Amino acid sequence: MAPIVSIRNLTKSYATGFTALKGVDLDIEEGEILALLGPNGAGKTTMISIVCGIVTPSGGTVTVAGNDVIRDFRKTRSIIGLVPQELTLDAFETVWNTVAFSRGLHGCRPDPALIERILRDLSLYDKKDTMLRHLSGGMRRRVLIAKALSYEPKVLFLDEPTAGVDVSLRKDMWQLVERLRASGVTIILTTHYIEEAEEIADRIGVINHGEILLVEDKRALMAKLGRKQLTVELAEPVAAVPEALSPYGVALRDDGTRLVYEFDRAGERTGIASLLSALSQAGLRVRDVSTEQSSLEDIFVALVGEGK
Ligand SMILES: Nc1ncnc2c1ncn2[C@@H]1O[C@H](COP(=O)(O)OP(=O)(O)OP(=O)(O)O)[C@@H](O)[C@H]1O
Repeated sequence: MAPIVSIRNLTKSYATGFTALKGVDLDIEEGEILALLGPNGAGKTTMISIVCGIVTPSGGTVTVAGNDVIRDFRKTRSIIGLVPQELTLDAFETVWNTVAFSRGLHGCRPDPALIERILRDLSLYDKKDTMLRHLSGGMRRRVLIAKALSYEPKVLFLDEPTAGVDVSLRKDMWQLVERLRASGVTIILTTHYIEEAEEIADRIGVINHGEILLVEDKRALMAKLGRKQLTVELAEPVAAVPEALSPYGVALRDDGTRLVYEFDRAGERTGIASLLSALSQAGLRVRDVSTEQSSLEDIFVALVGEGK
């Protein structure tokens, strides 16, 4: 199936002379959740803004459902929903009107039943007649999402959807994203919360200094780059790693009380069973064994650190 969003050799230099995107290639598949991770200033918002037709690219092409984002702007804009980082709302309008007008602005026929469903899904229905200026920051963020959903986009961009929101709103958002995906919406989100990407994304893209460092299926990425570590706590400390354990490359830590063994998650054989039997053959008594695996955050920090 052709990708729903296709980005080719996309570049952007701002008037200041700063190059925010340096030849980005990215295909986004229909129905997936792609999380874009990158430090501040990496170029995420610039890329999203170009796809949404808000920023003009310096070079390259972007198509959405086969339509060019510049030549077929109206068409692509009607397919895309954008929930921006900044709260751009008219303080004196009510929740209901804000969301219903947004649908009209995108050329869709009024559909009060749909607006009601969206507001209920976002726990905003109670507040439908409230003026936006009387809403909390978290509630206003829900309104931004409701606005973007009001015209039933096929592709939804969420730029830092949960920045500064409380834990319950974050969980609600994740559930909402899950429901939208189930209804066939493609979702691209940027986030600084790596656990958010770990929790909800199908694929992870890492962007730094205007370049995509990688785009990979989340599980494959964790399997490929994630390291697992086994720590063996010894009943009695040892002065050195016994000779019999040298093939395992274990390290001695904490004054000889712990042995640390790193293995590859992707490896079919971890070697743990043979390591433990080698330990007992070497006469070492084990008090406790624990494993830890590197998180997406460790992987991200390692990648972005290398890209500097
Ligand atoms: N209108 C502009 N004029 C000049 N430079 C800009 C403009 N907009 C963005 N930039 C610069 O381009 C770079 C990329 O910014 P962008 O907002 O795309 O990053 P980001 O990855 O979304 O960062 P953040 O995580 O902080 O939102 C930054 O260095 C920013 O200062």
